[in-house]
Amino acid sequence: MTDTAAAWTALEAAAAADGERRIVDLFEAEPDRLKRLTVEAASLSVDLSKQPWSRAGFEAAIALARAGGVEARRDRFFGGDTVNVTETRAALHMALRAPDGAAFEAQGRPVSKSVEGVRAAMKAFVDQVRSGAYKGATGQAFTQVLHIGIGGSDLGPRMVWRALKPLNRRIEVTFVGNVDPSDIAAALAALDPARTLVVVVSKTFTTQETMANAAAAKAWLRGALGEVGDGHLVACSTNLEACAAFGIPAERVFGFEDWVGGRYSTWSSVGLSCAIGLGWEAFEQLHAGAAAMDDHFRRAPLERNAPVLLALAHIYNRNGLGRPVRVVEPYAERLGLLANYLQQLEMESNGKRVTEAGTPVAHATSTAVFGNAGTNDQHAFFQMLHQGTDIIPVDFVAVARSDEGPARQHVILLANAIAQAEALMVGAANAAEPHRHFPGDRPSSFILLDRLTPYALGALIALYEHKVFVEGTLWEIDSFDQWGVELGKTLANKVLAELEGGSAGEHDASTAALIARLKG
Ligand SMILES: O=P(O)(O)OC[C@H]1O[C@H](O)[C@H](O)[C@@H](O)[C@@H]1O
Repeated sequence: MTDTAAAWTALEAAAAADGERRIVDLFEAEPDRLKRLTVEAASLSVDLSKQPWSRAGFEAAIALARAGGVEARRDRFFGGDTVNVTETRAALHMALRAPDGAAFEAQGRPVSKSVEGVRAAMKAFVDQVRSGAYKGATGQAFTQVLHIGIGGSDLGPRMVWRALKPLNRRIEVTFVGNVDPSDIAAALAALDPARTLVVVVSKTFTTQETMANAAAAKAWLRGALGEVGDGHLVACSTNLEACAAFGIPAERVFGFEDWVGGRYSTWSSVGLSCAIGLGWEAFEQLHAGAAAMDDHFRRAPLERNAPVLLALAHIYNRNGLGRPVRVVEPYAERLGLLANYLQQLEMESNGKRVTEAGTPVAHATSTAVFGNAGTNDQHAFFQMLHQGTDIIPVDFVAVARSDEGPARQHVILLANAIAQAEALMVGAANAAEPHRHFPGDRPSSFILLDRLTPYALGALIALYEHKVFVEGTLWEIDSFDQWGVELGKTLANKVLAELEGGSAGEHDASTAALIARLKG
């Protein structure tokens, strides 16, 4: 048996033993537990003491991280090696948020200078748009950005915008992702073309939905402003040729490179709309928080390393205790899209069935992730978390201080977050009335931000990005590809041709009947 296989077996054995204990009892047995399992990283506090691991389980998890080569692969990752093997690419989003003067290399090629070049061009553009120096076709300043993109070109910026928009909003940002025409129709109906900058965001600039929405926005601009309306179009992409073919000249294209994965791209020009809406300073602070988390991930010993520990707690539940679902519940309305964002980050990155080498994985991979914002969900699905037949671990995310609205409401919010985590773990026995019995022993992590600043949000996103990397390393999968989305795209094009009058193709009876029924 290899060292890694032995470490997996040891982790499974430790988890099986811990499954027989109650988490709450571990606090008495392990006086150092809270201290040992709480780490501070890049202004965040991460408390993993309500997770099911005993000291022995924790040590088995750390031993797995060591045997699984997390440190060595982390160094290769930061060194710009080909960690995305199926696409023969590096994955180097950390280079995008490093301070000026860094020296990152992707597959041996220096990249930091060109990153700084794009950043400088973005900053100049952002400042001009915000100051009103950069004007629209009718001579009016832009007051609105329409951000068109989907998947990684949508979820990160949309989440960041919702989280930070109360801070420094001068320019409103509207997001359109879905190809459903009702999405763009509703957006356009509320916008004034003379004052709207349209930012088309697509790594490949070939994504069907984004191209359809971009064409609709271009037609809308032309309809209102004539051909000069094209001057309101800006692109963020790796595909300069396709941008030019669409009619966006190079001086209005903000580029990035193929070593930036879509779901890791908010730090690149994909974040342009947020930078325009929030101001450059906020965008820089978002970067600074992520860079601080990068630094922590790179240097902290495994036992005190927040992304490593978050990943190991997840693996302990997923692989040690067979729990395939997890809830991420921010007690912060502004973080209400965090779970949506993490659905792509975690499930597209780690929802894989074969290893990097192409063999079936030896261990179950990504959990399903869901959640919205607390306290709302306490009045919806939390019943199942407390008394359902499955154990569903929770990541609580809370913000210690807020300056918005009635102060007491924020205290109520925090009280609920703390109480839910406590209730899940401690439970409440009631032998006389089984329906009132709370079994407890349901694990959670508790991530605390001091304030919901750009810096803290940057750190939080990078925490999860690196957690995903650690898990992918231990599961031996490529966390940076997404081949699973390809088949559906190919079939959609085939069906589209048929719906638009093409001859009927080969389909199963159900698919054929649907096509026949919906054919115009
Ligand atoms: O940015 P784009 O090239 O338009 O891609 C948008 C999205 O679509 C793809 O199908 C992938 O599943 C995502 O990873 C990607 O973020």
